[in-house]
Amino acid sequence: MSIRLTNISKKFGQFQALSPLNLDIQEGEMIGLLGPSGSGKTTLLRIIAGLEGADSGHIHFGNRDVTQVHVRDRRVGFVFQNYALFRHMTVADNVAFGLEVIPKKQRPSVAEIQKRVSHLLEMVQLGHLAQRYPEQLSGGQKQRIALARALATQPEVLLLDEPFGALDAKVRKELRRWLRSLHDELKFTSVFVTHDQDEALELSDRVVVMSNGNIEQVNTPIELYAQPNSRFVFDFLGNVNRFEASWQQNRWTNGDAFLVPPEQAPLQQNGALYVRSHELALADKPNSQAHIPLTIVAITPVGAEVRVELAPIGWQSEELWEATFTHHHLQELGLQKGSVVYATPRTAYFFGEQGDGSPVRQSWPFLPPGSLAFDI
Ligand SMILES: Nc1ncnc2c1ncn2[C@@H]1O[C@H](COP(=O)(O)OP(=O)(O)OP(=O)(O)O)[C@@H](O)[C@H]1O
Repeated sequence: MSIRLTNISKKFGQFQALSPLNLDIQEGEMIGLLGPSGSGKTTLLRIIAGLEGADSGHIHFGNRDVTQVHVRDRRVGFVFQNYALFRHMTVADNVAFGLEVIPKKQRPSVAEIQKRVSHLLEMVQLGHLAQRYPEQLSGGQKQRIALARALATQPEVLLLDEPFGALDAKVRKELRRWLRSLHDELKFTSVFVTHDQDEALELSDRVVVMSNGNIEQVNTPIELYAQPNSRFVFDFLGNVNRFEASWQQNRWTNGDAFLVPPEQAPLQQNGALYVRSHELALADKPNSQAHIPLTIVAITPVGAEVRVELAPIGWQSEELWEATFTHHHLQELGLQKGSVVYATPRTAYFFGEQGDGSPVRQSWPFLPPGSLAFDI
């Protein structure tokens, strides 16, 4: 089922929780609503569900205008962060609940309900727990039961609000993969809310980035990562170093540090350069393109990579800088806590003071031979 939102807005009292926004979701798509706390994700999800009314605009499910349709007639399944299972009912009864409350005329027979429940429990791989009560389940198991329950009425739209928010990292990851495969198998349309960028990038066909009740950007995870269209999206996706610069003597300057642009013409202005942590080379001396001195303050293994934290020397940055390397590279480089190094970006995104808010990608393809003490 495709979903079309046209000109949807919402105020709570004087507070504009959603500015008028448009969004088209294709049939069978999995959409992640990503944004900081208070950006309007849950409000948008509740409006799609029919749990909240919009102040303006229209919602279509396929060709059907459901703007005025009651939540129970929209045929959507929900999953919330806090499981919301009925404590006094067994797992099987919880899953059957949505079917038991269908008006008698349309309700499947008792035998059919039993068949569907056991099929759903098999699907979520918890058939052996059918007679248990929610308090006898782990968090991950509860959430799978909540999913089975949401799917019992065979909704064409599944809405999930921070479904894995309360679970530990390992279980989260497992459930994400499992939700994605269930989605692909059953081909429903899913919209889920998260403030976790990894979760959004891993699960979604497209990510909707929100801030202050606005949609900032909608794109596939790969495109979103490659082409963030604003400082907000860049900051929110994380792992980025910022060089706030003023244009002086034909280069971007910050205190004692400077960076020479690879192409000068349109960018001779103040602005900010955003450099991802894996796009930084470190050397024991500066070169003609970059003079960005830093002290290594920490070296931390993070899974397959090593994160090097760097403090500026003689220039300003609100946050420490970070560079990432493989373990192998780090060994080759011989970097040590306390050493002074010089950073050179390979790629940076420039947000000019006079620009339209979108970045210009800069690459430094050529570094003079010998300018880097270690090749990366
Ligand atoms: N019923 C309500 N009455 C008044 N204000 C509300 C109501 N519901 C939400 N808001 C406000 O609207 C804004 C958006 O809330 P919403 O829950 O949609 O944000 P969110 O992005 O889902 O945040 P979180 O990640 O913290 O859940 C917030 O500032 C919130 O305080």
